[in-house]
Amino acid sequence: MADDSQLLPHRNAIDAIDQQILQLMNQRAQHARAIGELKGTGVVYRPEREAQVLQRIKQINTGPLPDESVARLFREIMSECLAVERPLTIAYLGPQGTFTQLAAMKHFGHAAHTVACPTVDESMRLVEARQADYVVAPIENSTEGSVGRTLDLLVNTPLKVCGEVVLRIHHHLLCQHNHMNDLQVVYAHAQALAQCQRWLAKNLPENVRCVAVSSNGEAARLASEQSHAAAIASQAAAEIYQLHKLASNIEDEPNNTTRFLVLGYQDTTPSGTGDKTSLIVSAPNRAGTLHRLIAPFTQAGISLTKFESRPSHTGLWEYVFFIDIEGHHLDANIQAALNELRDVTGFVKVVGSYPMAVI
Ligand SMILES: O=C(O)C(=O)C[C@]1(C(=O)O)C=C[C@@H](O)C=C1
Repeated sequence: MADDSQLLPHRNAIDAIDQQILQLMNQRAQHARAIGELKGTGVVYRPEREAQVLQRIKQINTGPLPDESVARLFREIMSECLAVERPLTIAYLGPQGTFTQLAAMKHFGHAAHTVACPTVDESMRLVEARQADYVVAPIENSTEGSVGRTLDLLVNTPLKVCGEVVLRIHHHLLCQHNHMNDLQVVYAHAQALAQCQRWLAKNLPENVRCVAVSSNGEAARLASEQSHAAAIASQAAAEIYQLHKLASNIEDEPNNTTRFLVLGYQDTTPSGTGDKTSLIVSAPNRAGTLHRLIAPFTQAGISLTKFESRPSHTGLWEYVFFIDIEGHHLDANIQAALNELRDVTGFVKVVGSYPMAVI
């Protein structure tokens, strides 16, 4: 084993490097402050610039630190620099410890202030009422599909999508005790129950009930108050509510991933790093409708990354379509496709163009 005298030269070098990193981070923050003054009362958060910074860092990284790690570090540096300009408030489906809160931290970093809301509706309303700057809302899960309530809320909101977050979801079974004896009920969000259904069917004692609640954070909070209850929730929730892990990674699909949208009163300019545009389209219920909706994109060579229909809530068997395409709505080929689409459909809403998730 190395003795401390062998470590010393490296530790001295690290001390000197840390001093440089510190000075450089503060210099960076001074530039951010100057940028903030130039922006005045305008929008400080610039998702397209953040995507450029993170993508560039990954591209120029020569290691040995992995690209993902350096991107995460710079995510936090930018978060602190942005807070020097003006701290942001992010609304999310709470309480603390939900995957939505984790997604908000992943996207905005730890300098952002997060505000827990009881429902996704309430989190959107907070931003619509300008009581928070942005909202992060779950939109789809790789195992369970779309989050219908979020899609419905997109139809009427004046907010624009300005970012996306992709989060790997690991579910754990959490409880006050380190055994399943006397377990009567498992609380979880309906999506989590669905994502773990095979594991639950195989491993839960027969008399244990599964009860859907408003969020996984709420499930963990309930389990921390009820000694016969367990929750399906995140590692973060286990720590916040001081629960034991009865079983880890109980999601049925090994790649279980959720995509979240970031919304605010903001249009995002093209990033050059790869943008996406989310659209909502309604069309009369006639033969050939689907073909007419898709044809303008196919002809312009635009990729569709999502196509989903939902009841319109305005007439029986009437639908709205949620379409995500690659590219920015200001791109010439997308503008042309949208104009064509407007000729064949009753309603086209551009919910926003935004950089694809970089980290
Ligand atoms: O470039 C800007 O507009 C900045 O405000 C600087 C900065 C950064 O730290 O790099 C900070 C916040 C923005 O969201 C984007 C980038």
